[in-house]
Amino acid sequence: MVENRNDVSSFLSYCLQNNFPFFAYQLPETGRIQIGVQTDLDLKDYQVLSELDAVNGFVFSPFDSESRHKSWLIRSDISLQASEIKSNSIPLLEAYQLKKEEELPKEVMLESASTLYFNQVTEMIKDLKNGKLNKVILSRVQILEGMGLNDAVESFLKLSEAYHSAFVFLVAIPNVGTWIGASPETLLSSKNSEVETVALAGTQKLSDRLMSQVKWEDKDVKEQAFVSSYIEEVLAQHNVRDYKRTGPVSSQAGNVVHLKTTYLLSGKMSFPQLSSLVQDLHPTPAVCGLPKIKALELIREVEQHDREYYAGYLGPIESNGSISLFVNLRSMKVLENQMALFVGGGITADSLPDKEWEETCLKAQTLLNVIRS
Ligand SMILES: C=C(O[C@@H]1C=C(C(=O)O)C=C[C@H]1O)C(=O)O
Repeated sequence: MVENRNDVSSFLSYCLQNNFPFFAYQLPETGRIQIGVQTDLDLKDYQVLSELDAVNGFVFSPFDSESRHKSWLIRSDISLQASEIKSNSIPLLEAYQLKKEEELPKEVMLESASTLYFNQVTEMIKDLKNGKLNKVILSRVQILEGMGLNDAVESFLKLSEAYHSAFVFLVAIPNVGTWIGASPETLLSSKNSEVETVALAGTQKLSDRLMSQVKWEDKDVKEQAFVSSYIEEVLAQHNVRDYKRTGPVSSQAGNVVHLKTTYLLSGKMSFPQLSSLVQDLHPTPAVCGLPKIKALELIREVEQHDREYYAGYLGPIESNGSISLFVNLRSMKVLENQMALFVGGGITADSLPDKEWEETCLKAQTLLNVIRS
């Protein structure tokens, strides 16, 4: 990064230590970190995105809208680019003294044991073979001990330096959580008159091959096609018929490759239209499954951890109606003395438990390789 890396790091650490709700993110292919800080603790929660028309801020929404976790908006009362931060930027924040909430007991999370994961995959494959559903995503939690809140900013900066094609983020909401990640998956983004969404699924290690040498097995092709057909169905329900579809093509995300179809929708869409698309797209079969309700029920029944905001969506929204929302993937929740990394993968009737496990390890490596470097 830039010459002012230390100043950016101090500024973000100050926000974190002083209980500010804030966000920092780098949109794909921009190489630019944008920061927004809310200067009070009066956070707004929402049920549907359309409630947030004409505001500037950042939304943070859970995987399961029926869970106890709410969807939040962080206002950007102070908005700046990382490149603008100087050694004297902290006084901007010193004017606001946010009340420290009374100390809650320190949260601790448990790692998903590998034996548990193997039992769960096997159970899910049985249901898939019985034809109860076509695809479901099983996730697990990996705990990094010896890392915690003091490492959050440095980990975020390293991810922003390593991954230019991802959506790299650090989000902190007091009493809700602090998350960092590098997501390869757009949920819905709209700028000027271009609206984009993607169908992303299928995973393999890139190793030392060129992207053009990557070949896909039937199982991955099918798995990704479930996501594409779901997106096309949702677009049709919204009467969106005028779009350009590209792919599926191989798309790199760190040390792994996915299959990706991109949908470019022509014509400007209003914020309420975009909101209702988001409402219906999320969660896609890339992180939930197909049919959606059956998959959601199976995930609720089988997974023993709470996904919270993993596989939810997040990103900036602007008062001019622009949104850039991504799926909360390749991410972790940062606790005082732990980081909890969430990883999952699509399971179909053809899945082999060992390969699925390996896939989650590969996905975890995309973060671990960078933050442990
Ligand atoms: C569920 C995750 O990733 C999703 C699942 C994929 C798969 O099943 O192959 C690939 C990309 C993502 O859409 C994750 O990273 O945790």
